[in-house]
Amino acid sequence: MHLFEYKNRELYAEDVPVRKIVREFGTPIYIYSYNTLLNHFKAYESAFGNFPHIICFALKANSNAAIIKLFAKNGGGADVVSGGELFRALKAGIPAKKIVYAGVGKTEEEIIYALKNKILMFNVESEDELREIDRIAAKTKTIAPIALRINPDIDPETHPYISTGLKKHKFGIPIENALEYYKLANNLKHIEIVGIHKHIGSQLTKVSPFVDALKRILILVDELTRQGIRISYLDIGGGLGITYKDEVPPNPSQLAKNILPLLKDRKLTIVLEPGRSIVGNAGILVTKTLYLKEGQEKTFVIVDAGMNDLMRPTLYGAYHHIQPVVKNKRDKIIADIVGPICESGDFLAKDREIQKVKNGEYLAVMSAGAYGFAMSSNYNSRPKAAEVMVKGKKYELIRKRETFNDIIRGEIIPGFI
Ligand SMILES: Cc1ncc(COP(=O)(O)O)c(C=O)c1O
Ligand SMILES: N[C@@H](CCCC[NH3+])C(=O)O
Repeated sequence: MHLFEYKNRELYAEDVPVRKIVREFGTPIYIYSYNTLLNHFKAYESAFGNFPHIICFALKANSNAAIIKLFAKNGGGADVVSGGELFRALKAGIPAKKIVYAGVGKTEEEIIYALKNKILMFNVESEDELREIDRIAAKTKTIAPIALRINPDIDPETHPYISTGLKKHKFGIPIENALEYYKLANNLKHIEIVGIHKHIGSQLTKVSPFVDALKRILILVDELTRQGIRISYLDIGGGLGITYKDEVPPNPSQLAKNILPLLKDRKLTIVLEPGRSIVGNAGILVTKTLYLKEGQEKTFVIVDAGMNDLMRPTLYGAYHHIQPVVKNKRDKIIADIVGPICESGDFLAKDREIQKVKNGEYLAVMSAGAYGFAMSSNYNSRPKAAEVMVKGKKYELIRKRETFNDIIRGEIIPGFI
């Protein structure tokens, strides 16, 4: 599943001891395994095999240029949700014809940018946006290829903050209105309908919500065909979960086995937008123990990575395994593993049983490759972490650690101060 394993009690990233990397580049640091990334990407490619498909990696999960480049080189596309992500995808060499663009708040500048670059399709999230894209396409004398993002009202059975496909969510067009909006799109002069899109949530651990949502979408596709509206691209979004603790999510091949039979005899290209399932377990965050503190009610292990480096525990109450970089035979303790930030919410784990650590020893926060660095910030004026990629015995920095000067770059003191 991933290539972060112990050899003689020492944690390795592929063939490199993690300690060697942290001694060279310091902590906190994100470390990614090239072969894990590639294996996960290829698992999708082989699962969908001969069925026409495009694997559009969701850049929001991890947008480091080296990671995008790796997928670009292996035939990947991109799912983007901003002009910045589109810029990154194009710069990494992802062909525009393999880029899909979702998000409820695309701006005029972003729409023009995507039109100019001739992306595969806009995944449109509202009637207002549809009319706006038509207007901008007319203004720029282009035709905008679109899919409507349909909200199928299926419960993905995941954390409420990361589920998107229910009526109460801001995403997509209610399935009840879909036909009406497709007809509208069909009548707009600068819109070309090419696809249909859905994405119901993230960290899904069952295959049934994917199947149920797809069945609903296919009923709509059939109705559209009857009405003379042809769909070429069926974008089923991302959302496959990973093992953080003890979840057993389906893998891409189980997903494919369950959904491809539903698509038999249909002339469709399937688009997938996986993020987490490709990068999540391919990255770890390594942090150094700074202090041990016996509170009145709890023991705290204070480390040099905080909620600004990895937001998931505090934002979602998310669980990440935390392991010693070098295993020892000391007793176990129960502690909160906390960062240096001035917030009580700054924790990586609460009431966690871990092997007793000493100051200066390293801990690895596992499954941190998705929505880890991508959601990091400079809160408390903390420079963002460095990132390294390991391939076999080789490793290279793929992002320099920020400096204090990087943090203040762009700030301006007005003349009147
Ligand atoms: C439209 C869309 N596509 C793809 C993804 C990627 O999801 P995941 O990382 O769960 O595969 C997301 C995030 O949930 C999304 O909003
Ligand atoms: N940021 C979330 C996933 C969000 C998915 C975005 N559509 C997480 O860390 O789990």
